[in-house]
Amino acid sequence: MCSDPVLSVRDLRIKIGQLQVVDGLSFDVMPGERVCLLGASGSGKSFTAKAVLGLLPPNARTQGSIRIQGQEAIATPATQRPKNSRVSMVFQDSLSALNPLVSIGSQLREPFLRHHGLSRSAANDATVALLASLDLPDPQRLIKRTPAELSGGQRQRVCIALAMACKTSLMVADEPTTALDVVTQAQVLRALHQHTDSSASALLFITHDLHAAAQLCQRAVIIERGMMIESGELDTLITSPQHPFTQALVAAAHNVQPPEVVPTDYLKSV
Ligand SMILES: Nc1ncnc2c1ncn2[C@@H]1O[C@H](COP(=O)(O)OP(=O)(O)OP(=O)(O)O)[C@@H](O)[C@H]1O
Repeated sequence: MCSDPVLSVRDLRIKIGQLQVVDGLSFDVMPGERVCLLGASGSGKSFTAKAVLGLLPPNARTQGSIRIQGQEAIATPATQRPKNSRVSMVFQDSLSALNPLVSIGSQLREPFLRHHGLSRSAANDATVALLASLDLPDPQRLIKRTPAELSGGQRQRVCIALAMACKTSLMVADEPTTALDVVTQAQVLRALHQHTDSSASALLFITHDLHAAAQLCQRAVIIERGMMIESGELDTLITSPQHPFTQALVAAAHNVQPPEVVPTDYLKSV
């Protein structure tokens, strides 16, 4: 059975002043699919993510179409979007994504109370269960802490939990593993994988890291200077890259030893 895309981007163009940062980008993300937007630094990945999220700066001028669950969203900022076209997000900097003064529990209970109408005690149970599902140790104690009292990897998984609690059909994760060490990266990629496997949510993963993309995503859209240069199944792109940029990316990745697979039991213990 063929379903409609959760996200459909058509001929997206974004201009900041005189600079064309995205230049005619088109791609789809299907329900439950994990797609990465892969490109070098400055290729326009973050502006594309911001446009999908409805978080572009006021000086950005856009053209084209961004349909989320079939609804046109390109001109609608995040706060004004209807419930079914909201997108959850995970950013690189987990410290600034969370309120530093409010406990993890209070921040995570919020979507359950506000959006899903749960009682306080049911919201608390849902919060603890969510943190446990992401292999965070001792969630009952964790919810009493503030963000600064957590490690970077724990904090990023809390951000993923927060995005999961919003129960949207699409999550955008913009370089969520870039600032993390290899073990912590593996935990975060596993959490994102788990999220899409256990819910109907699709994922748009923004990265310049082919190893991370290959561990998580089924399909890739490769961009250069705001334009799509190649797209397809990641396995195929890695085994027979067509565009010189993709070939260089794959060659560079072969020269870097991929991180060794970290045993699951060890990941659960940290
Ligand atoms: N506030 C800004 N005003 C004008 N141009 C900007 C601004 N921020 C970024 N740019 C430019 O826009 C282009 C695209 O930036 P963008 O952040 O989308 O790239 P990116 O692919 O996400 O890069 P990175 O991986 O380094 O985050 C770059 O050429 C960048 O220099």
